[in-house]
Amino acid sequence: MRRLGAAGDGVASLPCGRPCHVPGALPGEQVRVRIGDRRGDGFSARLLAIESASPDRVAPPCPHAGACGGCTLQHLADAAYAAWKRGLAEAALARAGFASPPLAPLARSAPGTRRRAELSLRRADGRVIVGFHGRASAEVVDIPGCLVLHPALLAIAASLRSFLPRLGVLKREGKVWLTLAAEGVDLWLTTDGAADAAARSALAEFARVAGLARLSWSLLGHDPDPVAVLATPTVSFAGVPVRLPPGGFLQATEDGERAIVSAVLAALADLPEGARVADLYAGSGTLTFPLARRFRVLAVEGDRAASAALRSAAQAAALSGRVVVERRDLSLRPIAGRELDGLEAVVLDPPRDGARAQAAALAEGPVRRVVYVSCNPAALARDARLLAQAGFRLDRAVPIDQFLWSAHLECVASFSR
Ligand SMILES: C[S@@+](CC[C@H](N)C(=O)[O-])C[C@H]1O[C@@H](n2cnc3c(N)ncnc32)[C@H](O)[C@@H]1O
Repeated sequence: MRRLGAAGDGVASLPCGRPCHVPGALPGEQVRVRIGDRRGDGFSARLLAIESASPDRVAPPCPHAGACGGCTLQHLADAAYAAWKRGLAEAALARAGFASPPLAPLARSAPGTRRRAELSLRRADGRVIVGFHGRASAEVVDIPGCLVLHPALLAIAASLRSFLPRLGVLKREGKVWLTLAAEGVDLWLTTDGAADAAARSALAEFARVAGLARLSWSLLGHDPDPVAVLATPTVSFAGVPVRLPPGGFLQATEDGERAIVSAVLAALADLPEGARVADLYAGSGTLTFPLARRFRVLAVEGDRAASAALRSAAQAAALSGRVVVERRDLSLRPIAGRELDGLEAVVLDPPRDGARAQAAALAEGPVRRVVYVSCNPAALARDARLLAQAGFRLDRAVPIDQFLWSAHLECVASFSR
C-alpha cells in the first residue's frame, strides 16, 4: 500500500495504474484483497489478509472496530494517526494554492467526549439496534461499547435499547439525535410510524425515567415536536446562555469548540475594539458571542430555529446593540457587494458542502480578513482556491480533530490581503 487516502483507506496502485482503495490497510503493508466496485477513477477492494504488517498497526481499542463505520482508523498508531490527520489539512490547503501552509499542531479531543451524535435505529428480531451504519453499508451496527461518545449519551442509548422494542411507532427504522446540554441530554427521535396520544405519553414517561432534559419526536423527514420538556436545554457561549432548538447544531466536543473559538479569536486579535465583523453560518452563536466581547457582530444563519435562538439569547443578554442577527440562505444570497463595505473581517463556518457562493463573493469584495472554519477539507480546498486567486495569503491554519479515529477534520484557516 502506498498511502492513506482522504477517507482513511489504504491506497495502492494497480498494474493498470489506477488507484485501489482498501479499507483497513495501511501504507507500507503487503495485503491480499478482492477487487470490488469502481470507486472514483479506480476501484475499491476488500482486505482478505495482511501478508506483512506496518509497524504502525495496532490492535483497535473498540470492540466494534471493523463492523461500525463510525471510526475507520483505530488500527493506526496514535502518532501516525495524528500526522495523517494534520496532513489532510496541509494537502487541502496546498490544493488551494497555499504550498507549505503555516499549520499549527493538531488540536485533539479525548475519547468519551463526543457530546452530540446521530444514531440510527433498526427493528430486528424483536429488538431495536441503536448504533451507527457499517462502513458504506445500510446495515446498522449496535455500539454499546463505543469509545468516542460521552458516557451520558451511551447511557441514553442503552435506555433506548430497552424502551424502543415496546414503541409501536418505530415500525422498522428511525433516527435519534442526542445532544448533551447543561441540563442533561436533549433527544430528538424520528420514526417511520405516527405517534398517537398513547405513544406520546409513553415517550414522555421514558423522558422522565431516563432523566432527559427534553424529548422531541417527529415522523421521519419532519421537524421535531417537543413531547416532554423537563428542563429547557441550554448551552453557554462566552457566558451567554442559548436555548438550544431540538436537533440544533453544536460543535461535537467541548475541546473542539474551545479550539475553534480560540483559533478564530487569535486570528482577529489585532483588530480594534468595536470593529464590525460578520459571523456567517452562525448556528446558535458558538462564535457570535465570543466575537461580541470585542466586536460588533453581524450574525447570519439560514436555519429558522437556530437564528431565533441566537436572536433571543442576544436580546436576553442585552447584546442587541452589538449583535445583529439575520436569517438568510447564504448559498442563494451570499453577503456580497456593498453589504461587505465596512466589515473588518468575515468569519464563515459552513456545513460540509462548503460555501462556494459566499467564498466567490468574498474573493470579489473589499474585505481584507477572512477566517474560514471548515469541517470538510475537500470543500476548504475548493473555496480557499477562490481566495488564493483573489490575492489572499494564508496566515495560519489550525487543524482540529473532533471526530477521533474518523476521516473528518475541522480546520480554522485565517486569510488576509
Ligand atoms: C457547521 S455549522 C456552524 C454553526 C456555528 N458556527 C457553530 O459553530 O456552532 C453550519 C451552520 O450553517 C447553517 N447553514 C447551512 N446551510 C446554510 C445556508 N445555505 N445559509 C445559511 N446558513 C446555512 C446551518 O444551519 C448551521 O447552523
